[in-house]
Amino acid sequence: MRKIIVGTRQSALALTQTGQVVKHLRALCREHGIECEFEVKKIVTKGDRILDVTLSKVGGKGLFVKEIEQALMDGEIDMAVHSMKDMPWELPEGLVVGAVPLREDPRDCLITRGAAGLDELPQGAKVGTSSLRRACQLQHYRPDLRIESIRGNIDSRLKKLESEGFDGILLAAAGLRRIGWEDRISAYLPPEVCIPAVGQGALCIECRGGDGFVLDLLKHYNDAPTALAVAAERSFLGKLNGGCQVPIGAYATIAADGGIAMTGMVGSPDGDSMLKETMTGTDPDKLGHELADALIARGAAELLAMVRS
Ligand SMILES: NCc1[nH]cc(CCC(=O)O)c1CC(=O)O
Repeated sequence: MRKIIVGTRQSALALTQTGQVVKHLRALCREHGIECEFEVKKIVTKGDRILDVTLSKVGGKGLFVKEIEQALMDGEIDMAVHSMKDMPWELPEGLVVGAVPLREDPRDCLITRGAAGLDELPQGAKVGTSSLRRACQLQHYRPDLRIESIRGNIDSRLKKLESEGFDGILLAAAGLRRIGWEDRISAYLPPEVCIPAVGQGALCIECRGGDGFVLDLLKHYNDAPTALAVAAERSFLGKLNGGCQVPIGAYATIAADGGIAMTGMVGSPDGDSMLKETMTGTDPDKLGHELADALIARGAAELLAMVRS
């Protein structure tokens, strides 16, 4: 019987979502009469080792991904479960995205100590985030707020909300919902206020392009609308040559007829500059490039160059 070794980071979120993926895959195997067994293998990534440093200062794409991809290429694991938003827009030779499962809630959310939502935070409140994208959009909406860096996994950030005197912190709703902590969410930020990160809320199941057995199994797990939306968002990111270190966001939705609507944003970390545009299309690569070109025509490349330098 084929044994599939599934590689994952060892954070609480990574282990939980990998457990959920394996549970779904086991059910799909039963349903389709596929015989195999699964084993989970934890892998420490560079991003995990430097979680206490501001990632935007460290630079480099794929900090949470590279060691896991190496294990795939070396045959130590057969499948990897990543958060889509941690994926660089190019995969190494020989590796492919085997499935993009149904997306969790893509929105960012606010966790406060008492305030009902963003509008209820007191004047000058201290809000924690290390994401330049979240900082940009939050400052744009509420210039009075004091944004301060906060690092660590979800669990340690929630502890810091209390211990470091934040009035609120921003996190991806998907992570909290996956680990069953949605009751900590004070308010969801609508895309009109905060465009999510490219791929936020989606998972990426990566495998070797030559592993037909795993590819056949993963086909049953792919969610076509999610894969289409994520493809459009990642095309936008690729054209802007972005990563998680620059204030870029994109959010695509798929209509019943398969049409794609996508809003993209590029801004400055202080929120003073923000370019945002919505476009529709049917081809994800083309739409991503067109949306990026529209923002580049309005000065997006110069904005990003300022952040990178
Ligand atoms: N940047 C880290 C990261 N990568 C993926 C998630 C969880 C959300 C997701 O799967 O999109 C998080 C935490 C967060 O941003 O709050």
